[in-house]
Amino acid sequence: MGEVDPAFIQAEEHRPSLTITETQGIPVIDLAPLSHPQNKSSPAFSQLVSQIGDACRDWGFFQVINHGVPSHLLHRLLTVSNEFFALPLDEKRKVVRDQANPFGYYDTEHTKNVRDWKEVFDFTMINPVPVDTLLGTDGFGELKNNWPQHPPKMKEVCEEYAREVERLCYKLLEIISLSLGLVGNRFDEHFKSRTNFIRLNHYPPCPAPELALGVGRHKDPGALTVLYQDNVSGLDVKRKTDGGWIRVKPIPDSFIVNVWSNGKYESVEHRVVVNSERERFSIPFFFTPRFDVMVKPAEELIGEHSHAKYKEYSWGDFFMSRTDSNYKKLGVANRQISDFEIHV
Ligand SMILES: O=C(O)CCC(=O)C(=O)O
Ligand SMILES: [Fe+2]
Repeated sequence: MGEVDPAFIQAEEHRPSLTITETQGIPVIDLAPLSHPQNKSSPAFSQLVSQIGDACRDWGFFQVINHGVPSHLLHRLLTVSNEFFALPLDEKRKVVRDQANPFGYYDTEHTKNVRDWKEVFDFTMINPVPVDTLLGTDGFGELKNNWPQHPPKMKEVCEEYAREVERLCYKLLEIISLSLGLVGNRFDEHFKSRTNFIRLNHYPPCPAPELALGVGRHKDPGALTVLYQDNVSGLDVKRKTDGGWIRVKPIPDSFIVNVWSNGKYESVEHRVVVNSERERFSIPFFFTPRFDVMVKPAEELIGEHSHAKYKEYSWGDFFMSRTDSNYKKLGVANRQISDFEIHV
């Protein structure tokens, strides 16, 4: 096992193959038609709706280009992320996230009880989060961002980035609603209080990349994840057709989008593979509802041939319990969407 702590070692069946070939497999979608909102009745717009619908159904993942988020902002964000993670550990620990407040720096995250080879910095858009909107989460303190002093521009750049990506999320949400045959603004009100959270991920080089993972296999919890990654590959996505892992080839300045809706558009399992030479940075934006929203399928999607596949749950409760490190101490995996599945 060499220098790697056993806490990081994956069970044999979950270890990555390091020889997997990079593939452009997941669909690449050009969002240029969205930069002209007056053209919503144009053939290009309808084509975009059906392309995104197909990608959600067949893959659950797609990459977007011409998304409107300025590339200079993406580069500034990568720079501050790089500078922050390069600080000495005791500096980073000054803004450490804890059980009462899940925002800040963290380097001991576990996925399904195995430690991830990564360090993260989490922040949210609404600051502080109104605790009275948290159902069933007594005992948590005020939830607010924990900004470091260095790099000095980190807060400003992160906040600007979050606003830009949120705008993109609303556009994607509209298209996804349309592709489900619903009205474009069907879900907007559920997202109004901006509990979205954004994570800076840093995967240092790993001496045993065949044994550990940057993030173990998981599905994202939010409605949408918009992920930015640098040019070092590592994201593996599970192909729906045969369950095989495919490595996503980074496209400069693009985003990867991951969607979830009552199993029709499934949040597909993915993981992150690390390597022994190069560090890797990625930045997922988790587009999430208000904490008091009860998550359940839109009534319009439920009918004789399509029953609800999940029991309803409160987003706030789900979010806080997923970040609760007690799961690790209790030796059970943290909460997953599948816990709410209805088996018929
Ligand atoms: O680093 C990546 O490419 C993906 C990270 C991820 O899946 C996550 O943070 O949920
Ligand atoms: Fe993820």
